[in-house]
Amino acid sequence: MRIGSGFDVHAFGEGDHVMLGGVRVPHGRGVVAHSDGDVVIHALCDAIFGALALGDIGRHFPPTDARWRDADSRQFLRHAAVLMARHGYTLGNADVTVIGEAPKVGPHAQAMRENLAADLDSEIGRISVKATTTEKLGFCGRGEGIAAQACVLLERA
Ligand SMILES: Nc1ccn([C@@H]2O[C@H](COP(=O)(O)O)[C@@H](O)[C@H]2O)c(=O)n1
Ligand SMILES: C[C@@]1(CO)OP(=O)(O)OP(=O)(O)OC[C@H]1O
Repeated sequence: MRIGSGFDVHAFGEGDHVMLGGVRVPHGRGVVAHSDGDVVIHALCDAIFGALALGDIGRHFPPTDARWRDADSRQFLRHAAVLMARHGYTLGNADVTVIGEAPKVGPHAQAMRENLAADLDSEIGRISVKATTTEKLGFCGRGEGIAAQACVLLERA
């Protein structure tokens, strides 16, 4: 078994939605990012790369590479799934927490879990997406950005 953790933050900027777990969530702001700025998927990718001791998302998809400009982050997750399988592992479970006052994640959590399960070739029951505010404290609390943290357990295939 292998365990991994990931964390990602993006600042809010211009726009009218935020991508979270591959779901387009309406919001009064967008995020500033090279890709689509999906903090759920970026944190989850980093957890998987960490569990495999394969570095981080920036090593696999450099933010200096024009190929990843405005990229759909689900392709990053599918690549992490390929590496996981290639190294002889399957997903035991994943637990993701979105940190921010808004947008509210609850109404979209099921759709996010479905996307993540599909991209990881896993079962929805192995994937958790939840959220918390920071009680208006800090940069998330002031609505300056959004964060996510993820933990994964990988099992031998
Ligand atoms: N972006 C968010 C933040 C929170 N939630 C839901 O609200 C509950 C209460 O949050 P607290 O930080 O006050 O504990 C939380 O447990 C989530 O169910 C959310 O959906 N989206
Ligand atoms: C995802 C990548 C892709 O170029 O860029 P960003 O969308 O800016 O996201 P970040 O979480 O900063 O991770 C770095 C990059 O790998």
